[in-house]
Amino acid sequence: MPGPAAEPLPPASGAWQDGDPAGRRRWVSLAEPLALEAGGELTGVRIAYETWGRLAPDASNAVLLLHALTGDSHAAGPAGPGHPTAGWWDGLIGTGRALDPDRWFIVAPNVLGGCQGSTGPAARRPDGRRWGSSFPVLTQRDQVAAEARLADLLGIERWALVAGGSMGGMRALEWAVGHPRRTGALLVLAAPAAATARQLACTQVQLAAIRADPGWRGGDYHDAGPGRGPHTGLGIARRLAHLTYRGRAELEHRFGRAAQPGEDPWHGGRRQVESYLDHHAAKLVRRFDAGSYVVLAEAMNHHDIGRARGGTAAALARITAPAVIAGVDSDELYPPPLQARLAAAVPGAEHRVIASPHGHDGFLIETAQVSRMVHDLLGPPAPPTGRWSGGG
Ligand SMILES: CC(=O)SCCNC(=O)CCNC(=O)[C@H](O)C(C)(C)COP(=O)(O)OP(=O)(O)OC[C@H]1O[C@@H](n2cnc3c(N)ncnc32)[C@H](O)[C@@H]1OP(=O)(O)O
Ligand SMILES: N[C@@H](CCO)C(=O)O
Repeated sequence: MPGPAAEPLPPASGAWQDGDPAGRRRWVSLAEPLALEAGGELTGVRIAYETWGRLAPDASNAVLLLHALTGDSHAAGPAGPGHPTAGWWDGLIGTGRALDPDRWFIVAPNVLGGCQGSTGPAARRPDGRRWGSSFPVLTQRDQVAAEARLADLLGIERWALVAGGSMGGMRALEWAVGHPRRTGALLVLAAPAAATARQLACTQVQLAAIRADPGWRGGDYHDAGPGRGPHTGLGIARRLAHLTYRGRAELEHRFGRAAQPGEDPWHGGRRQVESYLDHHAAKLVRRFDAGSYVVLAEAMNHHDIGRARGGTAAALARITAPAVIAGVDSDELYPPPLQARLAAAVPGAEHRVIASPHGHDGFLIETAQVSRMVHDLLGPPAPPTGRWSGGG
């Protein structure tokens, strides 16, 4: 029997999405430099975003959705040109769904430091060269500061809801603490108040894999030519990360020790779970930039809601928004006790647990349960009016 079938390498050295042939994504450029928490400033910042629905004349119906580590602005809609994956919260957004564009103006930015249209290491600096290794250290607060500028430019003073999971949940928390008057309601999923030792440890192994790849070239690989980026390192990083995103029992139940059909593990072939991880690694390598992966993972490592705010409890006490803070019962990366402690420190917050066999990724998969949380914060979806055509 044959060994593993190779999945193709990405066409370019950094999977950077600079355009949007489908025409959904828009951009804003920040006129003023962004002062950074770690020092210095970032000039020429561009933030990509997508929207669904129409902004009300009084701007009272705006909802901000914040993606996780390898997400992007494409929160809803099919995959297609410029959109390598289908919408990550498709089940929540649409006519009759919890976030109905007939009623809500939904905004999903690509995070600062990302690679799907916003300024990140693969983007060009004002002098025309790629940022690469010269891209500065970012924190979640810097990313939220850029999102606040986007809100200003869109004419949104206060979000009816700020919601996100994992890295998106960290930024949602930063919004509620740093901009309490601009955060009307808060939904934080599968995220901690501060980076955990397990997160730091898992990330260290992932980033070591990327940096050990000769294709990394110290972070300045973007112009090295097609197929010459640190694809092997990024793929190994994704395999390890994906293991932390899925449930232990789920993997056992789905794959056990079974051989991948058509392959013989006794003669160089793979077992199903190995093939599954290879597939997720290859998919990420085709759509994501390793430089962004490093910058965003390090920003998550710097996450600490209490930093320079008198500690975690003092920071969380600043939150005025009605809040739901939920974890996934099978999440081994950020287990529910972390969210229980977080919710206990947020005035009036409710702690919930999403029931799912899927582990950390449950916040993306269990959209029916997440929808109920959105209902509880925003009210049920209005009866369909047919006003929203799906066009934006
Ligand atoms: C908030 C954010 O924006 S985060 C960004 C979200 N998106 C991502 O993370 C993209 C990566 N994808 C994922 O992590 C997950 O697919 C999720 C969370 C989006 C969805 O999870 P699930 O629906 O449970 O997908 P699952 O983990 O089972 O993977 C399905 C894929 O594995 C493939 N697969 C399953 N078994 C095998 C196997 N034995 N060998 C090879 N591939 C396999 C399937 O064919 C499918 O491929 P496809 O995605 O190319 O269609
Ligand atoms: N699968 C998600 C989970 C990370 O929290 C991602 O890749 O962004």
